[in-house]
This record gives sequence, C-alpha cells and structure tokens, in this order.
Amino acid sequence: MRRRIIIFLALILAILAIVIPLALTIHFSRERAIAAERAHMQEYANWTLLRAEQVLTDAKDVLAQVGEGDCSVGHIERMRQLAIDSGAVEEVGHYDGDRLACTGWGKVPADVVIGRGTPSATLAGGYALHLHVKPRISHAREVMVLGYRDHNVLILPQRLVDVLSDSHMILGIATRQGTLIAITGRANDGLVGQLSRQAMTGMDDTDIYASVQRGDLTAFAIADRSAIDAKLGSEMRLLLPIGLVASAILMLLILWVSRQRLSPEKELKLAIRKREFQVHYQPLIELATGYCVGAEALVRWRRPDGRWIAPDLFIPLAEQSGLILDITDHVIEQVVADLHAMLLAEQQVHVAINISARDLESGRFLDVLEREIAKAGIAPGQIWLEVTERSLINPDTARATIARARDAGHLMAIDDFGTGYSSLSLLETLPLDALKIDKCFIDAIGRDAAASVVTPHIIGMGRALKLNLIAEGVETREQDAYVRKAGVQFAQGWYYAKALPADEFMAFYRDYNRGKRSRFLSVAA
Ligand SMILES: Nc1nc2c(ncn2[C@@H]2O[C@H](COP(=O)(O)O[C@H]3[C@@H](O)[C@H](n4cnc5c(=O)[nH]c(N)nc54)O[C@@H]3COP(=O)(O)O)[C@@H](O)[C@H]2O)c(=O)[nH]1
Repeated sequence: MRRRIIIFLALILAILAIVIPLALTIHFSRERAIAAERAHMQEYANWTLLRAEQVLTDAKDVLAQVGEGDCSVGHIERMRQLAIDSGAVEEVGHYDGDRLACTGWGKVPADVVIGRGTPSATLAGGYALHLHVKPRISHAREVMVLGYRDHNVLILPQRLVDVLSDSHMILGIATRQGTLIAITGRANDGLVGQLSRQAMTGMDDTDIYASVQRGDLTAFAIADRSAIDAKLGSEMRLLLPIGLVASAILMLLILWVSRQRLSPEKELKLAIRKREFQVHYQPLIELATGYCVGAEALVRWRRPDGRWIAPDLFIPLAEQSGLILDITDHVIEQVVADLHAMLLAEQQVHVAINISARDLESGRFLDVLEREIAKAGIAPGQIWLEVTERSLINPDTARATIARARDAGHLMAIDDFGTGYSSLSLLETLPLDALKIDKCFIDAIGRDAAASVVTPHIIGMGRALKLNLIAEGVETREQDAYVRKAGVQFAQGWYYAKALPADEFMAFYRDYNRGKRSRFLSVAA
C-alpha cells in the first residue's frame, strides 16, 4: 500500500517535474518577448523623436539664416537657395505685416492674399506651428508651416517620421499637447490620441506600443501583437534548454528520493518507527514431563496492508544495516508487555529471545532487558537468550556479553547448533546453558540422508558439553520418539504447535498442560 502510494506520488511529481518547468519556460519566454518588443517600440519612438527634432532644428536654422528681407531679388534668391540647401524645408516665405509677400519662388501676386492664420501650436522659442496647410504658391502636397517673426518655412510632415524600421510598425509624431503632426500608417484613433498625449508603453488585444516625450514633441511606435509571437520563438530557443535541464534535475531528484523511500532499508526503518512488528510464541515442550514449559519469541512484520512478512526476509537486512538493535529492543518490550502477567503467575515458564551478532557486539539489549523485566517484576531466569553459532564470529566480545547476561541471571542457548562450524573447544570456553539442535538434523531422522548419520554425533556433542538439549523443528511422531529416546530434554516444532500470537499461546499453554499440572509440579520440584 505504502509502496503504491510512493509510486503514485512519484509519478505525479514526475509529471509535475515535466509540466512546471515547461510551463515556466513558456511563461518567461512570453514575458521576455513582450518586454523585448516593448523596448523595441520604445527604441523606435526614440528614433522618430530624434528624426523630428533634427528636421525642426534644420528648419529653425533656415529661419535663423534668412535674416531681414524686403522681397528684393537678393532676398528671394537667398530664400530659394536656403530651401534647396536644406534637406528639411520645401520652401521659405516672407511676410509683410500679416500678408505673405514673397517666397523662394518670387513675389506673391497682388491678387493672392495669404494671411498668417491661427497656429495649431506654439513651440518653445516663439515658433508658430501650422498643421495641414495646402500651399497655394507651389501647389505642393499638404505641409506643415513653421513661422518665426517675418519668415516661415514649409515642411513635408512625412520628413519627421521617415525612419527606416526593421519590421512592420507605425511611427508617429505629435505636439506635446497631443496634436498629431505625422503618422506613417493607419492606426486606432483612440490609441493614437492616447500615445500622443503621454509617454507610455503597453499592449492591448491587437497592438503593442510605446511613446516618448521630449521638448515640444511626443513620438510613438505601434506594432501588431503578432510581433511578440515572432520573438517568442527565439526566446523559447534560449530558455527551453534551461527548462529541460531543470526538468531532468527534478526527475533525477524524484527518482533518487523515491528509490530511497522504496529501499527495503528505508521501509524497515519506517516500520520500526511505526512499530509494525509483532511477536509470536512457539511453545517449548519438556519431553520428560510432556509439559509446555516456555516459548521462543519469534518476530513478524505486519505491513499496513495486513500482509505478514517472515523474519527470514527482513532479519538478514536488519542485521546487515544495524537496525536489528532496534528490532531486538522492540521484541524485548513486546515480550514483557504480552507475557508479564503469565510469567509472574507461572514462575516455571520461560521465554527465549533471539539475539543477533550485532546485539552481542553492542550489549545494549541487556540494558533494555534489565530495565523492562525490573519494571514488570519478572525473574531474570525466566528470560532465556538464544544466539546462533554464526553470531560468534567475534568470540571475545560474544563471551563478555554472554557472561554479563548470565551474571544477570539469564540462561544462554546456542541456536541452530551443528550448522555454524563452531569448534568444540570454542563452545567449551563459553558460559552456556543449552544447545538447540538445528532443524536439518531433526529432519534427517528416519531418512536415508547424510545428515541422519551426523544427528547422533550432534546430540553426543551437546551431551559432552554437559548442556541442556533442545530439538527444534520436530514435525513428526517418529522425530519426537527419537529425541525422547536420545535423552534430549526439550523440543519445539509443528508436531506440538506452530508459533502463535500471545493470547493463543497462553490459551495453548493452559489447554496443553491441563490435567498434567500435579505431575508437572512434582517434576519441577
Ligand atoms: N535476531 C532475531 N531473529 C529472529 C527473531 N525472530 C525470528 N528470528 C529468526 O528468523 C528466522 C526465521 O524465523 P521464523 O520464520 O519465525 O521461523 C521459526 C519457526 O517458525 C520455524 N519452525 C519451528 N518449528 C518448525 C517446524 O516444525 N517446521 C518448520 N518448517 N519450521 C519450524 O523455525 C524458526 C525458528 O528458528 P530458530 O530461531 O532457529 O529456533 C529464524 O532463524 C529465527 O531465529 C528475532 O526476534 N530476532
């Protein structure tokens, strides 16, 4: 269940690890494209402003150079020459009072009356600006007129906005007060009015735009929003690799974390934290009396989905990772919690707890054991400890811990005896109380197997060491009869009972011993 949740979460996170960086890449690419296009519009509004300022400066220069005039031949010649030399003005004219008297083309005929008119705007320095003027002398295209004192110049408005652009856009120039002077194409009137009045940048459903103001003028640039899409491609090409790398890093991170979470060691750690372990008890039978005199505590892992996991599958990992220390502590606490009432009431009953090589090395379990049994008032002799032959790899440390345990009053048994290649001389030096003959030798009884020849020797070895013998894995009547006859003191195995939950074990103990009680007490005494 937990595994499935982790895999499900990892899948969701993996999808998010792809979707979020990609969505952010698209979002930031779009933001950058918009910002770039706004800056682009601003740049062109600036170019337009510069161009318009240049044209007006040229026109003002012409007005400054023309000097005083009286429509003499020399004056007219000067006006014509200035118009030819200037790239900005089309014509220069001279007023006599309120009437245009002559231009670079010559004197204005007496029957043609051209007044000064009302200026559309007045520019700094006292220049009068007239817009949308149709010249009556040259009959040229619509112009704007810049007047100063007795002279004026005609300027083609397009000159103010003739800026080469790198993409399709509309450029415009207006007076500071918002009167449009020139524009390069058709655009939304409302937007043009807005841009002519103030410096701004922005975007609406169809356009992206910017306007700038300086001195007497406002310049603006407008482009279709599709310009953003064109930039989006290049921004995406820039940001997409970053987005893909971020996705890949996130995916690797998720993979790493989920592998960690799914690792058996991590699961075991979590199971210890959540106390998912339970202890079952396999009854131990005293063969001479036929009584159940105790049990071996065997740990089981109950997963949150209800599945039981056998110790064979997790004890080796727990030993390898050191987590066995915590499991042993848990088993001790559980045994005391489960059986303390029974152990107090039935002082002849004992429980055997399995101790690993790591436990022997650290000796920590003894502190936990002492604390727990002292709290419950259980006699130390009612707790036996089983160590396998294989866990005696470091005999000196093992000997010290075994001695400590025996000094505390516990009985020590060697488990799986016969499979661990312990030498008789080593076993002789250890302070032991019992030997458990491994199941493989019990299995061999009555069979034509190589081990069957060894079984009597294993029993003989136990006897030679003057230790109590326990036969484990007894499954048949024949095996029971054999070990009884061979003088083995105790036996456990499916022939008597499997490992049972605490309450079932206590019920088994009551039922199994019923009717045998008086005889048992006399034997125990
Ligand atoms: N360090 C710890 N080791 C522990 C602990 N609890 C268990 N173990 C060790 O795990 C191994 C497997 O144990 P389990 O699956 O519980 O099997 C035990 C018995 O159920 C099984 N058994 C007993 N009688 C019979 C039988 O007649 N037939 C049959 N096929 N199996 C039988 O044998 C196991 C008991 O083994 P042993 O400990 O050698 O007496 C096992 O090595 C456990 O020791 C723990 O808390 N700590």
